[in-house]
Amino acid sequence: MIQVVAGIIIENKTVFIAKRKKGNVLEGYWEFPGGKHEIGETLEASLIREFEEEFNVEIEVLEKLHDNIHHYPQISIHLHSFICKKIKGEFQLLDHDEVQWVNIEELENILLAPADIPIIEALKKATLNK
Ligand SMILES: Nc1nc2c([nH]c(=O)n2[C@@H]2O[C@H](COP(=O)(O)OP(=O)(O)OP(=O)(O)O)[C@@H](O)[C@H]2O)c(=O)[nH]1
Repeated sequence: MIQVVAGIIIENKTVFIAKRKKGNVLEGYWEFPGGKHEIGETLEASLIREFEEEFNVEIEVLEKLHDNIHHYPQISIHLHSFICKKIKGEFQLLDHDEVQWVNIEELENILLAPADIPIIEALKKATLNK
């Protein structure tokens, strides 16, 4: 089982998602950016590092949103998602094919990585009264 972190950034009621690059596992699927947790790092530090590596932005990790385990045919992942905020820089496309901001209600019409599906419900609940 690998530990994976994913960051949810919400601005103007839309959420930031990125399309996995051709040649990567789950090519063409959209994801909440992040990556593998590395030993010796906190989950939050992994997420901050991934956003810097993949988009050249600095984020602040605000709160845990959800965590779930998903079994892919080749690998099982424990996915930890966090609500984050961009605090510095403009998103640069360094490791994805595309990015977009989508309304939370529209997320279910997007081809998201299968492990990310439970995050949609958690996100809807978390933002219901905001
Ligand atoms: N970053 C990210 N990975 C996800 C999500 N959902 C999901 O199933 N994954 C899976 O989690 C695993 C790790 O993600 P990754 O490939 O982005 O990790 P990484 O940036 O550290 O990869 P690297 O080994 O190429 O440096 C992959 O198998 C990926 O398919 C998601 O929302 N965000």
